[in-house]
Parts: sequence; structure tokens; C-alpha cells
Amino acid sequence: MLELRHLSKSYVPGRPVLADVSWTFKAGEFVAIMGDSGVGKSTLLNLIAGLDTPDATPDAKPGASPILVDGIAMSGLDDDAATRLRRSRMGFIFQAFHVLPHLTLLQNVALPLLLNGLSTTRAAEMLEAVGLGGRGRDFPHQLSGGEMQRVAIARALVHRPALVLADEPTGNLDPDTANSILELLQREIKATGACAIMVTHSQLAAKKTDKILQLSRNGMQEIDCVNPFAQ
Ligand SMILES: Nc1ncnc2c1ncn2[C@@H]1O[C@H](COP(=O)(O)OP(=O)(O)OP(=O)(O)O)[C@@H](O)[C@H]1O
Repeated sequence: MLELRHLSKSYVPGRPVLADVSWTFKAGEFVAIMGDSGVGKSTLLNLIAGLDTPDATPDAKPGASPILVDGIAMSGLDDDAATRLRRSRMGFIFQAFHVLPHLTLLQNVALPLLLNGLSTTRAAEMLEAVGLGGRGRDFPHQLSGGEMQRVAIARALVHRPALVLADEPTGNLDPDTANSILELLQREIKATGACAIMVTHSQLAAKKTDKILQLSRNGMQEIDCVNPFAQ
């Protein structure tokens, strides 16, 4: 579903944040990415989302791309094509893609459907699925942090994206709310069959996933369980 091939990223020449990261993510997998602060987790998500560009791979064959989404080479896309791919095949639960304050909850959730030229019927169903069925006409400022994340999840999944990217989706929530948000995310991901990649520092969040990957200066590797002594 998503392939990373020798992916590298440097903001300062000669000082890579990510160096030669390769991994294959499969459809239907819910994966956590953990790792020390500053190791490049958000950078990795931004690269996958096409919001930032990877370094050119030395010795790469012409047309080779370090990121393939459903077999499509991200580096071969112009801005418009990358936007279309992002809009149709990806869902985001990022701080930067926050719920829009001037739209109602229903309008917020319907947005990805409208942008993809799809019927908006599923927006109300998704709000219902995240436990906000009767709140479609409310505005975001009337919600708690946990409710806002529910809306963000509904919006991220409403158009049945193949790939869901989440950056600390429970970062600011209390443990009980975080737990219910994670269960919701887990359930909805399984229901849509998406591949979901969640960056998190939270052991609780990581334990809800199928697989935990540890990103470090040495690259990415799967770990069996979260280090109980880690922060
Ligand atoms: N736009 C940018 N320009 C320059 N340096 C950047 C930029 N974005 C990130 N960095 C640097 O890249 C490194 C990795 O940052 P990133 O945010 O990806 O780390 P992270 O693993 O997500 O950290 P955290 O867990 O603290 O959120 C950091 O040293 C950061 O300062």
C-alpha cells in the first residue's frame, strides 16, 4: 500500500534527519511509529503526505521514487496531481489540518466528500459512528478537545482513504478520553480497511496498534513491545 525506498531527508546539507529509511506498509495495518523527540517522526509523515520533499536518492534509476502510494511514485507528481492523490487516497489527523471553525461539524466532515465530488450522505453516518450523531449543526467552538478529535477522525475517514496519517491524535487528551478515541480510530480503520500510520509518544496509544515501529538514527525497526522505562 505504501512503500518507502531508501528515503532520506536533510534540512541542512550533510545533516540528514532521515537517512535511508525503507519499509513496506500493507493495507489494513494499523502501525505506530515511536522514537525519541527530534528523530524525524513528523518529518516522515509530512514526506509521506507529500507536504515536504525527500532528498534525491544518489544512484537512483531515472523515475525511481523513495515513496510509492498504491504503486504511484510521489516524486513523479506535479503539485496538482499530488493534491488530488492526497485528497482522494489519504486522510489526516494532524494538528495542521484542524477542524475548520466557521463550518458546522457536518460541513467539516462532508468536506473531503465534496472535494472528491462524492455524495455527502456518508458525512452524517460518520458523525453518528463517532458518537456525535445529534451534533451536526454545532460549530467546533462548542466542542471539548476529545469531541474535536472525534470530528477530526470522522473527517479523516469519511471518504474511505486507503492511507490514514495521524500525528499524536491523543496528545492533549486525558487517559480515558484518549482510550476511547483510540478504540474509535482502531474500529473505524478496521471497518474501512485502510492502512493507518500513527506517530505517538504514548505507550497506551501504541498498544492499540498491530505493529510498533521504532524510528532512530539507525533507521526503522519493528519492536515487540514498548519499553516500559521509556518516557
Ligand atoms: N522545516 C524544518 N526546517 C528545518 N529543520 C526542521 C524542519 N522541520 C523539522 N526540522 C528538524 O528536523 C528534526 C526532526 O523533527 P521532527 O519534528 O520530524 O521530529 P519528531 O521525531 O517528530 O519530534 P517530536 O517527537 O519532538 O515531535 C528536528 O531536529 C527538527 O528541528
